[in-house]
Amino acid sequence: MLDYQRAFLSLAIASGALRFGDFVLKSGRRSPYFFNAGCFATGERLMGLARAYARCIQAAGIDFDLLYGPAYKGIPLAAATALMLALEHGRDLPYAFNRKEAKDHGEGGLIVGGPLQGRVLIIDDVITAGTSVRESLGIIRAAGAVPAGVVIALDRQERGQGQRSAVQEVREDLGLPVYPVVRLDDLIQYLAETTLDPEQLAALRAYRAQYGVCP
Ligand SMILES: O=P(O)(O)OC[C@H]1O[C@H](OP(=O)(O)OP(=O)(O)O)[C@H](O)[C@@H]1O
Ligand SMILES: O=C(O)c1cc(=O)[nH]c(=O)[nH]1
Repeated sequence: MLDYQRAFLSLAIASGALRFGDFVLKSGRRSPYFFNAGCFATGERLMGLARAYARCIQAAGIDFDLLYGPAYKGIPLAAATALMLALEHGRDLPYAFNRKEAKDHGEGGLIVGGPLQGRVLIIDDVITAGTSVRESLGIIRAAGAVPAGVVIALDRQERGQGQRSAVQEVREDLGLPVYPVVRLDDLIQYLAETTLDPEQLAALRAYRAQYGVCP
């Protein structure tokens, strides 16, 4: 695991974005952990989160022309990541986001920010069923731009309806690379190195064994 991934996990736990206990997911599964990106809700936390996204982008060597954040949670992510790429990596790139409802007055339209053109990197918090990614692809392609990939904070590495995860489906069926800042495997490794709670770790391993996919 890389330093920025450890820093992200430490921040996610400290800010309550990663919690451990008993949670019911959208799928109905009971999970021993839950990730809520809405908890990065202060300037410092957002800065830490944006730093993790920017480092993930740099580490993966992704070539792109514009960051795109799907409404709503993707909006601050795209803005903060653009800021961090300029601040810490000398990459001054445009960003854009969509409105959920088109504006019919003033400048009007659906897209705010830089023009949707060239290779577009989608920035979001999580992929659950892949609906948001599919919607973003439609918007990007309709504008004549080319999707370059998706960056997310956490890949839970668990099966969807079939044997594959939603992340694997996006990669294989949509042909789109997905770059997670961390995966469940990283979280398990991090907890194995830092946690004083063996039960918590055992619960995550058992969950991975029951619902997980191969990497
Ligand atoms: O892979 P999916 O099944 O689409 O789920 C993931 C999406 O769901 C959430 O957004 P949501 O559409 O709920 O909107 P929000 O950002 O306004 O919360 C999340 O921020 C992702 O964009
Ligand atoms: O599967 C979900 O519903 C889900 C899991 C998770 O960790 N975070 C989240 O926002 N949704």
